[in-house]
Amino acid sequence: MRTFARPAIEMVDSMRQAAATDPARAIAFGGAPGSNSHQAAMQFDPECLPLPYMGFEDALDAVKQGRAGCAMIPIENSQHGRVSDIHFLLPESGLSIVAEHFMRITHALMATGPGPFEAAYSHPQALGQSRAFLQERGIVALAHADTAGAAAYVAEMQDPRFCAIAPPMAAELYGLDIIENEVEDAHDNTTRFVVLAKEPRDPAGIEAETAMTTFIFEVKNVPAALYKALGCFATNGVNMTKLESYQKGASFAATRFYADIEGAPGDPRVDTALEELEFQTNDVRLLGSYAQARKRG
Ligand SMILES: O=C(O)C(=O)C[C@]1(C(=O)O)C=C[C@@H](O)C=C1
Repeated sequence: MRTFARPAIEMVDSMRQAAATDPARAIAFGGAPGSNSHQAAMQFDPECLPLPYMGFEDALDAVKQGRAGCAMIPIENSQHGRVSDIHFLLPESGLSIVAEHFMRITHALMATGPGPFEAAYSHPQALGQSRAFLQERGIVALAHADTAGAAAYVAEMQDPRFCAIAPPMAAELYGLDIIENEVEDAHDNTTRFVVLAKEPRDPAGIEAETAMTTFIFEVKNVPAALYKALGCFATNGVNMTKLESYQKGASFAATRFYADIEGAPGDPRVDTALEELEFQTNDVRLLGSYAQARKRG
């Protein structure tokens, strides 16, 4: 069974007990206590009961099964791009995006001794965000389920050859020494998170100037399929702020896209654009409308 490293378990258990007393207030996240997702949940709602899980999928399941009111999930990073699996997990979860949250990410190198280190454990995103730092020092990157979980694991191993890359708070929680702060390669390193809940937000309740909508669509396997799909937004004057392609299955024929637009259903331009998109594509799935946490552009 997947479980957190020993130094994290007591904390995880007490957070789970607290969340069970008032699941509606709980925000589920993937990671051990002290992970970036944990901190994002606390920034988003300081009154929430943070509820840790080993992975993003388990955090989404907790919302589906009513153990948490919502989940805080990282979706993309300014430096290292998309968070893998998320494009599959979000639509499969059946949950809706109800908010977004941006967080400046800073990583520290932490360990039980001063080094030198053979390898650093962390989430693949954090390792990617610190790639130049690790390469310059000849430290091998080893993937772990999350950043703070990697810190707990290094604390449990007590092997001076290994270190972790994690938020500074994780060093405090798991009794590690911070060897170096701010080891991320870009100092504006920022992750965008989305908040998912069972019920979608009513677009009518979102201020029109800040509304965003996220959806996925699958283009037909015909020439200029994406051109036609994007034309729906161009002709209706709807601004698209994100478009990413990904494959589903092994046919490599009809590509799927994940998109964010400014505006929400109820705005006639958005309604017409989405209606036309239905006609031009095999499948359109709305993932949710929510207020922009940061003005685009
Ligand atoms: O492992 C964590 O601390 C997480 O919350 C995950 C995660 C991610 O997957 O992007 C969150 C933010 C940072 O970009 C690095 C890691």
